[in-house]
Amino acid sequence: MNDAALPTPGRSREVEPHIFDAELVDNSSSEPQPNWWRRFMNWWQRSPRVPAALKSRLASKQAATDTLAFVLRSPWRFVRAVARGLVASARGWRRWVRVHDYRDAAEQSEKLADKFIEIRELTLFRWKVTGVVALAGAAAIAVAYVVYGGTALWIATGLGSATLAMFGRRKDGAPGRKAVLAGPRSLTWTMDPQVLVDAFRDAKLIGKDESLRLVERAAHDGSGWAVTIDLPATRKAVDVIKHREALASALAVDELQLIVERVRGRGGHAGRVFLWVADDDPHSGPPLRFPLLDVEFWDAWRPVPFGRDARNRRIDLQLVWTSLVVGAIPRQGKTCATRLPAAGLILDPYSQLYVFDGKGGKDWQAAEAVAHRYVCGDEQEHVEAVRDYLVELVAEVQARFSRMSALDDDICPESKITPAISRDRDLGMPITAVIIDEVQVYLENTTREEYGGKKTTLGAYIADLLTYLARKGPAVGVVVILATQRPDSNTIPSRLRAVLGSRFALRVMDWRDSNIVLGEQMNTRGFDASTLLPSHKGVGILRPDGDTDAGADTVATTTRTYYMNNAEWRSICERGRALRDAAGTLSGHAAGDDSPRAIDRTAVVKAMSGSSVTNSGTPADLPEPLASIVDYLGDDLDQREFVPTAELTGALDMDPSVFAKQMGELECRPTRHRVPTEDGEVRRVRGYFTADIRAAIDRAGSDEISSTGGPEADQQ
Ligand SMILES: Nc1ncnc2c1ncn2[C@@H]1O[C@H](COP(=O)(O)OP(=O)(O)OP(=O)(O)O)[C@@H](O)[C@H]1O
Repeated sequence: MNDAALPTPGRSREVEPHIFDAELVDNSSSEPQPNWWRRFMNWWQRSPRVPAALKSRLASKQAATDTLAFVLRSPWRFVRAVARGLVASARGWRRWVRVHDYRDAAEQSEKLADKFIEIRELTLFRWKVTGVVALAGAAAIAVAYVVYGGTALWIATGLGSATLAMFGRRKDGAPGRKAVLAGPRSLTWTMDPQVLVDAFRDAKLIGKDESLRLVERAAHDGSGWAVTIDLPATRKAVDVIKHREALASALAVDELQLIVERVRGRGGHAGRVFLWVADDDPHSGPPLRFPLLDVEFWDAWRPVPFGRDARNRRIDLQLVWTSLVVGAIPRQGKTCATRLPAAGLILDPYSQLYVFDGKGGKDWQAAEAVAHRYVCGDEQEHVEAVRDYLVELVAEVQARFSRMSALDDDICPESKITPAISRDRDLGMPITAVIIDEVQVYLENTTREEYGGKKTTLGAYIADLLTYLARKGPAVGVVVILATQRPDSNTIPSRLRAVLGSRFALRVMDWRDSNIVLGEQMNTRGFDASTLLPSHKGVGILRPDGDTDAGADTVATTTRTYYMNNAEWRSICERGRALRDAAGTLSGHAAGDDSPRAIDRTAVVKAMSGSSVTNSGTPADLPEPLASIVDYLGDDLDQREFVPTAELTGALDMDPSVFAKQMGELECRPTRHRVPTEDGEVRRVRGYFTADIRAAIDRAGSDEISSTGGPEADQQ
């Protein structure tokens, strides 16, 4: 067992050094300090009168580096300022001598012809003045040269160039002084922070009069350049993350090369941004070897290595307590990505696998050797087998809940599965994963059947079963992993999507599909899987369940998944089988036993009625967002009178305008109604009467209104 050799999961550990390096304060000391000294240090650190450079050794070092850089750069900056001053004064003189201001004013009042003679006279006069001044200046210099010699010339040149440099100095927020066709901008910002400031201005992330504060100078870090900056007050790091593309354009790099993170925790704040720019395409190069190929055994409770981000940091994926959906257009690496978490579960002999492959190829064939339930194919019999096994699992989830409620507090402290429970074979609650590749094959089956007294399609029923498992299953150790090449709302209804915790979007067709996998409005937050390159196989945007270490604003990470070829995948499955043989946990299909388990079907119907639309007295194929509303409200649909719009859009993670439009199409209009607030007052808010929602459901049931489900349903 050499899993210990793997680097421990810890994305934050690789980020934090930047944060702490940036935090210039180090007042920790093991020696007890006298009180007056601590008070003095406290004052010193906090006083605005003490320059920041004197507050810590690191800050002083940085100030010294800055000063040295300034001194070394100043001759070149002076020459450039003189050149700019020369150009600016020549332009200014030209405008003056040609009486531009007067000419423009006359032109604007359409009196140019009347003023022509006046303008001409003034032009001649100004030429004369120029001539006189030039002659007088030349004469003065000549006299000074005769009287004082060459020194006078040097003094005159010095004064002249200083004046020109003053005139041509780069003023903050004066972009007009830049050359129209500048050279390539990439990486110049690492040398000259002003270029970085300009890029932020060009990307409209700061105003013309605003600037940035360098917390940590640009330094080469890994295979790219890193810099930490503070935005001006009131500007937010999250906006920089949102407009990463504009910033990448301003810095002249591909957006895949630019990583923007908000610095969190100690030393971080809402306006502190960490930027990292890769030297080259960070997602090219040979495929990344899957670390689990070198381990004998894996604990399903440990996050599984999933891939690496642009900075080559390992990205792990937590499996227990959550579920995963992988969406992509064909041939982008969906199956390969789905096999990674599957491998983590296969290498844990105490976990149980339900593997269903809608494609029917040999991608998942090797998993037959370890799977408790295995279905491969898209025929009607396969869809029915998947349904039966899912029903079996729903019954199993219920049985686990009731068995768990009978357990001692010592064994089961929180009515949730624990590692010890999952490995105790007497309790019979192993971590159970349902892995379905090309899940759309099963969800799109249109055979109409009756379930729990209601007519519905087989696909909708499977969606309900999966929704139940993804929602209730995690607490008792059920993990749902779905992969689809059609991530539209017809295929994966929102009620199912809403309960799938982790999302991974490889390249998709457009931002709508990307949002369907990653969540509403993720494109506006800077995450759009349609912008990934076709050549980047296995590269996708991972939005893990819960917050990442980088904080809630860094909701997703572009990740290149590890790669496993077929032979390696087979070797993992063979190892999984050997481990199960040794542990005596081989069961079901892998042990040659495909006989269905006896289940209590009425209990399944009852369980589903609490959570799905199928059996709750409402039609299973309700259009969105009605189905999701029914799913969200449950019994409240009958018990409450009124639901505020904000509550519904929040719960459904929907854009309010799209929600209003879709509800309008279902003939459900919002009204203003008085509702009591938490502080005891009564406020008038917009929302829907549940009676109207119920009426829309009835109309949908009698097919009066057409389904709005479809890709448009998820558009913004
Ligand atoms: N992480 C990766 N690194 C490098 N190459 C990869 C990676 N993942 C997938 N690929 C390449 O992409 C190809 C397609 O992968 P895969 O079969 O997983 O795609 P898919 O999306 O499941 O396709 P389909 O939709 O046809 O099932 C693979 O043959 C492999 O060469």
